[in-house]
Amino acid sequence: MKPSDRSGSSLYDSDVFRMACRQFDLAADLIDLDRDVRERTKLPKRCLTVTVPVKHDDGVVRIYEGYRVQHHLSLGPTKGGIRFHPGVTIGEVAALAMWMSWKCALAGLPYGGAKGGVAVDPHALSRRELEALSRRYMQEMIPFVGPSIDVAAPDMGTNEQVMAWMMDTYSNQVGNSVPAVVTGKPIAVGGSEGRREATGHGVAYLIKRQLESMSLRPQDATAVIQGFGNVGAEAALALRGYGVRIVAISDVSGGFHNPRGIDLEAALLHQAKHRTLAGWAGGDAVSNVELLELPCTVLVPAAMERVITADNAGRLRCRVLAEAANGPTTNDADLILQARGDVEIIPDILCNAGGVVVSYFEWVQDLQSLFWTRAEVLVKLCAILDRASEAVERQRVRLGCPRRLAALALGIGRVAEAKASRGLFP
Ligand SMILES: NC(=O)C1=CN([C@@H]2O[C@H](COP(=O)(O)OP(=O)(O)OC[C@H]3O[C@@H](n4cnc5c(N)ncnc54)[C@H](OP(=O)(O)O)[C@@H]3O)[C@@H](O)[C@H]2O)C=CC1
Ligand SMILES: O=C(O)CCC(=O)C(=O)O
Repeated sequence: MKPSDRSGSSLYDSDVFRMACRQFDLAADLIDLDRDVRERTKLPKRCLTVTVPVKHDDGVVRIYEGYRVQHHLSLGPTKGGIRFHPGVTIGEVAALAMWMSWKCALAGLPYGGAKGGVAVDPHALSRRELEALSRRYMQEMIPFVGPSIDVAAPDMGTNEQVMAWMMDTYSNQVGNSVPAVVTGKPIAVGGSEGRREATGHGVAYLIKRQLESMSLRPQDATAVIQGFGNVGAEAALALRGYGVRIVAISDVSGGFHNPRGIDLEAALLHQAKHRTLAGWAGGDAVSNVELLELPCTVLVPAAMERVITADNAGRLRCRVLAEAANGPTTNDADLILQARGDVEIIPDILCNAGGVVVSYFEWVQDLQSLFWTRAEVLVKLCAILDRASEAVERQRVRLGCPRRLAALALGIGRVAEAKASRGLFP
């Protein structure tokens, strides 16, 4: 029995992991990936589970479960964000690590994929508790991470401050500052210009390219954005910079629709004051489910996985689906959208690659202690996104397949080629 045939394993209990495996299988079939290399390329190399005790402000010690999955080590250190969210499971983290592998390979970065997470609601923690959790998670990871082993970054529920605490914890342990152990840090401790906005900026840039290829002017386009965190808010600002009208936004509490255009500054101010969009009055209230079906030129899911499903795929009213989130579209929804043929998908591993690309720049800058300007970062970012995007279009034509499969085929093919070149059997 192949490992991937096992049922009952905690990885396979996860819908998200099974979805990532299904995507892999489809792309591997398309490029006729050799059987010998197929399973090794698909399955994660290392899955680590740790318990993270945190003494809360009320004096009670609570234990959280944390994970890190390092998907493959064939191209360099592993790379990927750390998520703090109550729904995190080892299966979800493994799926996200797989997608990181294909994303890094597609962008031509010398990394394998990784992802980490803790099953916790970070909004329910005080700042002191959040610091304790971040430091203890990194403490547990110290034997398994490092600038040439595994390099973390922010994802949902984590931010620059969390990265700074983690970098400090690692550095204290080894006895000197090691900025390159994480990316997405504050600039004051070796972060890169442009990293905070990189993912959203990349999303907006690729949307602009897509609109141009459809002969649509950004000024005539509207966008609906689910998730108003790092990625969603930065994508909204960058899209507006290109002239796109943002007509709806949301966070976990729900969304707001305003066909005349959302006042992004007012939304950001409200969010900064209240931590949430709840209670804002900048549009008609809509649920996160309704938001996805609003009429718009571009729909940008920028929050959770599996929000475009067989239930709503037939009712989307967008011309472009720009997957800023990882894994927002289920396998069944993909088939429905493919059959419809009227929605252009910018697949996640391309659409949100801007974040890891600038993380790579940050890591390179930290290793050489030589820092670039924001303009240099953004020019290099766009060059990589152009290259990846053009490669996907060529692959799509060559294989005669949807854009997602073309992107996956490129990423998976490059990882498999590296594995085969290094030799299959030790
Ligand atoms: N940060 C990065 O550089 C990268 C992130 N990504 C992906 O982008 C997505 C967003 O990440 P990021 O912006 O960093 O995360 P953040 O934590 O900064 O923001 C997440 C946003 O999504 C909202 N949200 C959470 N759950 C739901 C839900 N069920 N329905 C609707 N909205 C929800 C949050 O609301 P609230 O704050 O109220 O909880 C928040 O507005 C994730 O899929 C992540 O993996 C991909 C590449 C890089
Ligand atoms: O910046 C990074 O290293 C990873 C970002 C990330 O987690 C992602 O692309 O999903």
